[in-house]
Amino acid sequence: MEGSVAKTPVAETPAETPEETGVNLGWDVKEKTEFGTPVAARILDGRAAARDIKDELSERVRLLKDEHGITPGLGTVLVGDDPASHSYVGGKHKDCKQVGINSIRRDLPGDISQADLEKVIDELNEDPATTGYIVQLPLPAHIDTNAILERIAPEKDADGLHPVNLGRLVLNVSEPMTSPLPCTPHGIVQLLVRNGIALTGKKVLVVGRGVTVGRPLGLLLTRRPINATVTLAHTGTVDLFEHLRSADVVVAAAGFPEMIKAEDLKPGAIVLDVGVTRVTDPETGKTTLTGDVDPAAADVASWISPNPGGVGPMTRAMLLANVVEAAERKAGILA
Ligand SMILES: Nc1nc(=O)c2c([nH]1)NC[C@@H]1CN(c3ccc(C(=O)N[C@@H](CCC(=O)O)C(=O)O)cc3)C=[N+]21
Repeated sequence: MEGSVAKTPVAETPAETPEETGVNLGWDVKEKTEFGTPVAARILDGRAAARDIKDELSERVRLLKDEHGITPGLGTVLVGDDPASHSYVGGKHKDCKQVGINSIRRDLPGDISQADLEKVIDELNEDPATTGYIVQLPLPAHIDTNAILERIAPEKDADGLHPVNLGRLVLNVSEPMTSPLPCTPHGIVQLLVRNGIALTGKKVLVVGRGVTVGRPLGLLLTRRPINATVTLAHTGTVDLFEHLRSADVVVAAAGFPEMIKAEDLKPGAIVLDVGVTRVTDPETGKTTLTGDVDPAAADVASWISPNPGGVGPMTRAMLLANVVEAAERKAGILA
């Protein structure tokens, strides 16, 4: 898979059966579970897959430097002093260092005006050292977020959330890859592919229609050759638990802590836990990160992504991939 991150994100979907892939896909586990033998789910280890992707990206960054004299740079725009946003942005810069990407960091006051923030966007659009950048979300309420996201130069959109890039996802413009994919959906696909899991013909339930995860994930999973059949559930869905019971794959991206329980799932289901909520214990005052899936779901699922340690690290890895690809595209070396 060397050098293949995001260039051919879907072409590597493996063959369907364990015989063909040498990888057990877990469908036999389903039967075992139905016959009453408890089987612990296998772990979709996002830290391990992200480490592999970063190794591949380091090599591509080395080639860009040695053969093209280009060092990719990732910019982050952070408005205000939300501790969670600060910690995420800090993590992104640490990731950059690991793979040899330069960091450009713009930390701005929480009361910045729309016009001043737009000025920063215009500067980054012009800055040749910034290959790609993100505006950390959410922005303060007085800022028009969509106007900011639309102002980002599409070729510098490291999140893959610019309307032009989301439009290309809808239009299936992918051969050759001309635009970045949204990081979390692409990270989910990579996490499955790298564990030998194919989705062709599978019933996937995506819970949550957010713009960063649920909505674009549905679009990505239904494209050829991933070929999943996707149901997108949201707060207006009335029979969520019926949908959960019949889904082969559940992607929980709703942001309600532990809303999905073991008994809600079809035995042998593949479960991706994307939601992250900071939950404070009223007695101890201690804050922990809690996913959308009750950890006991691991007793019923065939595969489960832990939270933390699952989709989060993959999101970060795909952000780096988008920056490296933007640099390769600019250098004319991305096929
Ligand atoms: N423009 C923009 N792009 C984003 O991609 C974006 C954003 N805004 N705003 C906030 C959300 C959230 N998000 C996460 C990414 C990685 C982890 C992650 O790596 N989490 C670790 C744990 C980290 C910890 O312990 O704090 C894990 O799951 O193992 C978490 C959350 C990206 N977001």
